[in-house]
Amino acid sequence: MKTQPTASHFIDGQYVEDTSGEEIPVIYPATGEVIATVYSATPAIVEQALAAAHAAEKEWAAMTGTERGRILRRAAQIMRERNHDLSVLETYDTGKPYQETSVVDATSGADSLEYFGGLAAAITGEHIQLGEDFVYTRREPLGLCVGIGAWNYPTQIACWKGAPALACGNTMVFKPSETTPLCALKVAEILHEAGAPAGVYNVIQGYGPVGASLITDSRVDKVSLTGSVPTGKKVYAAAAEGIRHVTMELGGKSPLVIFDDADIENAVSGAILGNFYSSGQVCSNGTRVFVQKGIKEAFLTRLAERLQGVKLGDPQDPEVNFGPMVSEKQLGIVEGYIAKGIAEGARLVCGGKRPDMAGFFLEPTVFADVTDDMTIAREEIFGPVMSVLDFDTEEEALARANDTEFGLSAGVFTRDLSRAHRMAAGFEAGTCYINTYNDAPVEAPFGGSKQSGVGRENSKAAIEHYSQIKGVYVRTGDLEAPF
Ligand SMILES: NC(=O)c1ccc[n+]([C@@H]2O[C@H](COP(=O)([O-])OP(=O)(O)OC[C@H]3O[C@@H](n4cnc5c(N)ncnc54)[C@H](O)[C@@H]3O)[C@@H](O)[C@H]2O)c1
Ligand SMILES: C[N+](C)(C)CCCC=O
Repeated sequence: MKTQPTASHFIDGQYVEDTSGEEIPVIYPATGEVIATVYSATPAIVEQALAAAHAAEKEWAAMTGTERGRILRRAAQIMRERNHDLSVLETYDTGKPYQETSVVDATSGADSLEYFGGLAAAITGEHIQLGEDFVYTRREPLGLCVGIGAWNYPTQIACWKGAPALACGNTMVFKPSETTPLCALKVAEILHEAGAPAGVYNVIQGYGPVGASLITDSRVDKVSLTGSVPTGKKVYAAAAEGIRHVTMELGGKSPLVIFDDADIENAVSGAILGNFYSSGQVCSNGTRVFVQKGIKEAFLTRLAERLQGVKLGDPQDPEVNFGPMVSEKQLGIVEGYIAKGIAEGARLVCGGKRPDMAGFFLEPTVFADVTDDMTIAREEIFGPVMSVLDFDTEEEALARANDTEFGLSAGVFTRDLSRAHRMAAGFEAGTCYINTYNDAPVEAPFGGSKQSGVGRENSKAAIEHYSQIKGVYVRTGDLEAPF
């Protein structure tokens, strides 16, 4: 497959190149080879993208929701038809196994385009009768939205931001992560092919400073970031300067609580899905696995057995189910945490090493006897490292689960459904799971509380974050005044 894109940026309905920007090498994580080169947006490219998105605002907002929705649904159909090629590209961009990308990434992007395409015509205001008078509300677009993406789900993030933004009548300039710049260009190309007018959805490349330069432009009305908490703090502060709307999809250190009455096979599946999918590079992962003392050793034994099923290798091979870290840098960060876990006294149950192969691979790693104060139990690692902690009572598990500045996700495995719902109500997290983990259907809201985020993606809730209400008071009779 040709991995070098036609050009670095997609602006105003066409590919645009400017090689005077900083070079961004695109590295295939499974081999360490450079598979493409793109160039960071220069100030002239940033200006071109913002001007195009600004100019497209009126025409796009004036279209009916049905017309906008039709375009989004057409784009969804094209994505599904090209799922294989898009999945291969996603695997080159991220290193995630084709076995995953072929069922998750373009598929999830298409779901988003289809869902918000379907909803577009139903984005309406309301009528409020006040005696003879009445108020009606108009749900209006915000205007020009900036999307900034992380590297773990490049297609999904480009769509999860673009689909609701466009459905509401906004335009977008999207900056993917510099680590995975390829997939968002395909999203822009497909939207344009489906009929989105030029300038409605633009993609420009760049490192952090390019993202920062977008946020402070006076034409920008909203910023939606998917990234780490430290970046979120900077972006939120910069957006606040201009009182811009924000959505913040940030990091986590989520708890997964397994009670001794749980179906152990399902609980092990949940822990695997919540720690090792995408080689652990998932924001919502339940990396603090609290297991009730009575079943701790049985859980660890079964987990170790199930991990025998891990198949590392060429991620393009459909039989391979575990890929490399996205980059050498990320590999180094995760190895640093493993060393800290060992140094602080956690018991290494399995993994912890780089296998003898090219690329940025790391074995799935499980630590037991982890305590709440250890670094590996407090900080987001963003790699395949599971920390198993133990507990005695429900009250203790809930208090310890919530003892974190993060609040993205939380999960519980138990056969006692009253307890499951009590736990879900008590978790300080935006997305909770009962007897499952990491499902993220477009129909359900996704996002974090506490430092993990502001706003929600997916579901009808996303409409609230890409539109604003205008109230219009209408008097039907004469108007009295004091003089
Ligand atoms: N909550 C979610 O939905 C979600 C989903 C995926 C990833 N994440 C989080 O993302 C992180 C991993 O991704 P990452 O390493 O790409 O994150 P990151 O914060 O380093 O970068 C995210 C994006 O922000 C840009 N950026 C960096 N500095 C900026 C600045 N000052 N102004 C504007 N933009 C700037 C980067 O270029 C990149 O595109 C993890 O913390 C993970 O939990 C969250
Ligand atoms: C669909 N997942 C796997 C829950 C990923 C959501 C985005 C977080 O990284």
